[in-house]
Amino acid sequence: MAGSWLLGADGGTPGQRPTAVLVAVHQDEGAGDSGPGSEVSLDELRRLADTDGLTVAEAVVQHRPRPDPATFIGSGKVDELAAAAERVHAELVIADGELTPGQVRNLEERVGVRVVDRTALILDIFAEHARTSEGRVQVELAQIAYQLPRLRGDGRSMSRVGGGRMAGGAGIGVRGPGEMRLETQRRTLRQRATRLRRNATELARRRERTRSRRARNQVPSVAITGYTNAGKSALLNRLTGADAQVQDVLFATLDPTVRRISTGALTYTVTDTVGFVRHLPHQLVDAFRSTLDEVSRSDLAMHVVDASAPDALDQITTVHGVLHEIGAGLVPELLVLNKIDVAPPEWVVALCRAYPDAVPVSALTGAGIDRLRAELATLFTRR
Ligand SMILES: Nc1nc2c(ncn2[C@@H]2O[C@H](COP(=O)(O)OP(=O)(O)OP(=O)(O)O)[C@@H](O)[C@H]2O)c(=O)[nH]1
Ligand SMILES: [Mg+2]
Repeated sequence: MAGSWLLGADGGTPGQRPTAVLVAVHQDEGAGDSGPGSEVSLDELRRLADTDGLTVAEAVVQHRPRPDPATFIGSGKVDELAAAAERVHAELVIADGELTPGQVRNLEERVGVRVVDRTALILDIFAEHARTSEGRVQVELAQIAYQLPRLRGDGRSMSRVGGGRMAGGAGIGVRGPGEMRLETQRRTLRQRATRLRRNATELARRRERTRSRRARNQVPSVAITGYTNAGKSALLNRLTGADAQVQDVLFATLDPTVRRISTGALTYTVTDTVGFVRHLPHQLVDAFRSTLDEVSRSDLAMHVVDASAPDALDQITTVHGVLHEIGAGLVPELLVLNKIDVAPPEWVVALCRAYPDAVPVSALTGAGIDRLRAELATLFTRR
């Protein structure tokens, strides 16, 4: 079920895509800016909402130096948001940014529908896409980390969790006056997190054993990394004939898929990994650390870039930022410019100028793949 964590057990009409209104504060109108509160970021929020099975009916944008501490957007603009939400019968408002618990409460009071932020949306998509036990455990840990400081004691925040995918069903049946209930909710969630963490450690250890077996066999490893939807899984499939899931949605892949490539005397493994995005919630980075370790411990990071994305350069910067954050900043990198079959040629030229060692390819048509294979072979035989 799409968006179940966001809408809760009671929310949404079955079989219908819930309608959402986006709200953003644009802090500067500088051209080409793609930071928080920009047009690029808002477009991406639209795609995230779409990936999560929501229909975006409208977006309310306010230009102001910084978000309002109480209501995110200014008071007059809140009325406009409420009117928009009513007009399109929205079930959800999604803010492009991270909201404080107070901002959520105030906005919900005045707009009259559930209000969530970008982080909650990304967590929801991850929950929907997690396939393996390890992925599920990691997502739930991230959800708990997000929920804990946002509990309200009125059971609302919990009912969303209880009705959604969090297997613990923590808030169900919790009764009592606010404060006490809040304390009970906190304790239940913390206990659940402890159990999950133990579980995650065990699952990571299991994966570690497989990895060290590979390492003992002296097989070099390539980790495919890059922005979400860049074509990482498509490239893995093209290179190895694997059947990793390729989808035009964000965060289709959450769990590492490992494949082996043998060309002549050379054998190496290629691992497909979770994609990155602007403002990747830190709760997710923490929870997915062991998965992301696949990148930091590989011999080569093959960084796939969607050359047809207008903000490709910013996406590269975002990916470098996350790689640095997870301790993979020093892993040798091979930049691969993907989707050259649809990218305007002058964009590919500009990217090649910025990154002269990059290899242009199309995972779809197979263009440039032979050169990529040769490049990988050279890199590994030189070692
Ligand atoms: N035109 C074109 N489309 C491509 C190419 N490579 C991938 N795609 C499309 O881009 C979309 C995303 O591809 P994926 O391989 O799922 O991307 P990913 O990087 O694994 O994405 P996540 O796992 O969601 O982070 C799909 O619709 C693919 O068909 C390419 O070379 N050319
Ligand atoms: Mg993928």
